[in-house]
Amino acid sequence: MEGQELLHTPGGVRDVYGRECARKMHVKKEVHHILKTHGFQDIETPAFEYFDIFSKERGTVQSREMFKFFDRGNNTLVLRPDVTPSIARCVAKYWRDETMPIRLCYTGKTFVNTPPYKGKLQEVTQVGAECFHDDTSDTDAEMIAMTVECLKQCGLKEFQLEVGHADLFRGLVEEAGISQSEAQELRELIVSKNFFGAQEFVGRLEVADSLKEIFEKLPELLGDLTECVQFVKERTKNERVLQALERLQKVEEILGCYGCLDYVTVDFSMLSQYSYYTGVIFRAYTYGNGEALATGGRYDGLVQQFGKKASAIGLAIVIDQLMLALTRQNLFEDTTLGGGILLYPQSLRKEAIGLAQKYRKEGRCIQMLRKASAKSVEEYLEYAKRADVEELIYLEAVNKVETYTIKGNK
Ligand SMILES: N[C@@H](Cc1c[nH]c[nH+]1)C(=O)O
Repeated sequence: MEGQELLHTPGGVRDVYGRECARKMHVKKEVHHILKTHGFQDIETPAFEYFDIFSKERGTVQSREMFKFFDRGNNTLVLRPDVTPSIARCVAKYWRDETMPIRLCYTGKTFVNTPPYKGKLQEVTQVGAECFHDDTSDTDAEMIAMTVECLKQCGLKEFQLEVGHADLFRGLVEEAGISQSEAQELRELIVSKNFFGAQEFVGRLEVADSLKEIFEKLPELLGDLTECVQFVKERTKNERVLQALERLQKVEEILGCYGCLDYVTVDFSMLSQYSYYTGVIFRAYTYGNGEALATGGRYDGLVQQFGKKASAIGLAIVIDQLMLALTRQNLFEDTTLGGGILLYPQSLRKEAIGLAQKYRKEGRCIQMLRKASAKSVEEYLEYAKRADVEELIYLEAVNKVETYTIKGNK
């Protein structure tokens, strides 16, 4: 590759720079702040791990959607497609004997090798939180409320958090007694929102009419939890399903205490994206974005796969999707990149350095710039505008400073 060719990035990844990058850093900081205020401690895990951490049994992304490569010893490595299994691994390793709650949060990239025609980002920044050893409905609700708070903190106003339960579909399939492959087929129809296809499929099965009614009604079982629960309860005795319903009702009651019910809707047709989910699951959406801005759920069986029994629930805010939403909905303030340029002639270098140090101590961001005698101040003002700073401070003579405020360009 040479010349112009070298300027391209592969499909699915992109450069983020300038004001967009400043905004992204800000959004990450705001989300992280909310997690910290809820008692989550930072953790960092590697960007790549052994394939086994994410293999099929863990129930995360499918193998063909992972970026795989080999180390010198010929072990298969993968760029992490998901952070949750890595955190579960850490809990099993570093908190082996702890039985009380562990709260961890992280910021990192995940890599998913989706087919290019889908036009999806293959490298995504997530800020997430995971809570272990707390299987209460209080924590289910807290994670949902915290997701709402993260999105609000970043300035998003209109969004909905859809809440479901992994055991609804599992319990219904269990009761229907259908084969794994049939269940998978039905799952795919529902995931792709092909409810007509799903109805047809269920119609052909030899299962009780009441169960067929539930499957048929699935796309409409959203919004009013009490009504949805009643409809399902009248048609099944499956213990898994009944317990899931009870849990959702509890969680809704607690969400009322957080005062965030306006942002929450139940959706019984919501299926767990990853098979490690065992309980409450949720995803946040806003208008104009097809993809979820946040995802999360309870996964009480995953840590055990790494050798320690621990309940767990977590969430991830998908920063790139949140950025897209905030941009499309025009919710970023008209800001500059910030900071200032201190322009000085060579003869005043010493004074300029002293001045810059003083400003920085005061918390200001100062870029030093020695003035070329052939260049006019106007040229530097033009540059300051391009560089998107807030001010140009010109040290004209000893103790003589002229400050120009730079108007932000959108
Ligand atoms: N790791 C999940 C989100 C999550 C965090 N904890 C539990 N679920 C995801 O990437 O979709």
